Amino acid sequence: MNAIELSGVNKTFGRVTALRDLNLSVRAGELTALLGPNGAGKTTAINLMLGLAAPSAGQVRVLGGNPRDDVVRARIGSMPQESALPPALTVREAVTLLASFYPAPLPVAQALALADLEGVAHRRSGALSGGQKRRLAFALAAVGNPEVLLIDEPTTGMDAQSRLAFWEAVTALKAAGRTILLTTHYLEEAERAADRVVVMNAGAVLADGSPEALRSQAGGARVSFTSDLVLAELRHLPGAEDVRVDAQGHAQLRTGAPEALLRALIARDVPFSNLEVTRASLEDAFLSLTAPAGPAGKDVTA
Ligand SMILES: Nc1ncnc2c1ncn2[C@@H]1O[C@H](COP(=O)(O)OP(=O)(O)OP(=O)(O)O)[C@@H](O)[C@H]1O
Repeated sequence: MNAIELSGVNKTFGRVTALRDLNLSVRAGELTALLGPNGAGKTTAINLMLGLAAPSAGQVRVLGGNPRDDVVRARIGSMPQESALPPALTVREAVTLLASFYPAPLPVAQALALADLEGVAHRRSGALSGGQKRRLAFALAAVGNPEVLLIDEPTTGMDAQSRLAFWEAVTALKAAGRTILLTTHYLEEAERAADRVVVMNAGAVLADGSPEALRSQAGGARVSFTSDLVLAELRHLPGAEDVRVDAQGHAQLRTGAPEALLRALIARDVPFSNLEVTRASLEDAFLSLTAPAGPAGKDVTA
């Protein structure tokens, strides 16, 4: 069953088209990472799923209903990019207050533990650090025990330990059957945790699949080595993309066919050293998918 379904969705703000013919379905129980460069339309899509705005055209269904309907909205938890937290309430009071709005909330202690907030439960929200505020926003999103959680850039501003705790909590919520869709600019986190990655650009879906599938679709490998070859020569190696070379002759490039490239390099019979070949990451795939120009346009000499 699909927990979220957007079909043929357009959203315009005056002359700006934020979403154009967006089709996206999220299966129940799945952890989906929505990726895309700034302005791709991720927050706009989430706002439609939250029922905060209506599409200009097309249909948005969450849990089989319209998210602008109160009954549906009560089953969705939201962690926006920036939350207006009640500054005078303590963390525990804020979580308790929000829990009181839901028919079957999590116990407050459980929501505090989930967001790793027990140590600051007595502190006023207004006195929290940036990362602690993000953790409180997460507790507020989860305390209603929602079936669907929509989370916009959760780990921005969190330190390494809070990030780990956040991903553990999200993984536990997924194991408990929740559907989770989140946006992030931390691709290595998405790569580790998400079942599925959806890459958006200019208001539409550009790629959609498991992190592994996207890596191999756009992927290949990163190759680096030191030689006397100059940028133009490096760019002529077969399949070379995103070529960079520094003043010491250390070259880095991406290729879909590392074997062919290495054969050509060896055939040139120039000395080279420091050879490294690593598998392309989700970040490489993302950069290759969302690059504004062709691969040649991205070559640089550092
Ligand atoms: N209320 C609004 N009025 C006018 N334009 C808007 C509004 N909301 C969003 N936009 C525009 O729609 C486009 C998509 O914005 P959106 O915030 O959805 O992108 P995003 O992918 O979430 O970006 P980011 O990664 O920077 O958060 C942008 O061009 C943005 O300027």
